[in-house]
Amino acid sequence: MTAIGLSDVTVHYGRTEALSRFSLDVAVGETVALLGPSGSGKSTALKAVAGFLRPTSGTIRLDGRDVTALPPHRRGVGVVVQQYALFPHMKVAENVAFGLAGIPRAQRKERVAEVLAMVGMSAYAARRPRELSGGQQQRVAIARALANRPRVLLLDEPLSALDAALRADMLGELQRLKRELPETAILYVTHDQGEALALADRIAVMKDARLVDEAATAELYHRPPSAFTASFLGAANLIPGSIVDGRVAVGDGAGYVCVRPHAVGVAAPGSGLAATVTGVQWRGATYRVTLALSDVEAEVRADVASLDGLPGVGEPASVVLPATGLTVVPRD
Ligand SMILES: Nc1ncnc2c1ncn2[C@@H]1O[C@H](COP(=O)(O)OP(=O)(O)OP(=O)(O)O)[C@@H](O)[C@H]1O
Repeated sequence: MTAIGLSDVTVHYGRTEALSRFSLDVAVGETVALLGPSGSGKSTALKAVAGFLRPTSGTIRLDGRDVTALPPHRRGVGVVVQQYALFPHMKVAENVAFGLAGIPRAQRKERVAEVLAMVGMSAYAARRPRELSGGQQQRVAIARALANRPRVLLLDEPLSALDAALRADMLGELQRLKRELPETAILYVTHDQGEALALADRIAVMKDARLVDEAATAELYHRPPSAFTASFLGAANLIPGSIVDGRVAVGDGAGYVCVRPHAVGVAAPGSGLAATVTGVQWRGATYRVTLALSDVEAEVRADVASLDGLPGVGEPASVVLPATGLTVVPRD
């Protein structure tokens, strides 16, 4: 069953087309990440679902009901944006209770306690936002969005204001929350591929106001349909060529052979594609070796566990591609 449906939605800001005939469905209980570079229209799509803006054309449905003309407060969705936007003069509990005006007092208290527990903030109910860390404020914002028990949760870059360590913690929290809310559909806007891979069941990649590609998360990562998605969804080597009889024919055809750095091997000359080592970077758990292919203009990155026995920078080497798991994407 479809919880969120956008069909053919176009949004203009003045003469700027920020969203162009965008269609996407999110099923009940499903998490879909909208992933794309800055300005690609992700937030615009989310705002259209939230009701913060009115599309020029197209239809938005929630649980099958056309809500295109409804104001935000009548859509029954929970929204969390980048800057937590808590009311500074209200205590945490009051902030969370804010959207529960129509509910009897006793029940309201219970609901606030329930969602604060859910985000691990029960002990902070009497504090004011300024007495909380950024991560704690964001937890409160999430609790507030959950207070009405929405069937749809819209998260717009909820972790981007946090530092890296806190972001990793909160990502774990969101994964747990998702397990606790198996019926809730989540639309998650991010430009961070790591967040999308960790949280989303499905990813919709956007570019220039349009949907570029959309598929189950692992499918999109392992078999990206386009060079843009391959590169945006993590480091990808794009080697001009094709696959003929299961072997890579470099320089052949109109596509790129796409392979992730962790799947590429490096060896002494003579056992793979001829190349020269152009750089080595230690990354802690692995080394990233960059190589220039000899037969075609392309740089290849390989992540290897050890440099033992491998050619050094400036020396000839071989790039060893895996026998399986290679995909070919069209050149953009
Ligand atoms: N209020 C506005 N008025 C005019 N143009 C806007 C407005 N908001 C966004 N835009 C433009 O619409 C386009 C899409 O913006 P949007 O915020 O949806 O992108 P985004 O993918 O969410 O980007 P980011 O990751 O930077 O938040 C951009 O070209 C942007 O400059």
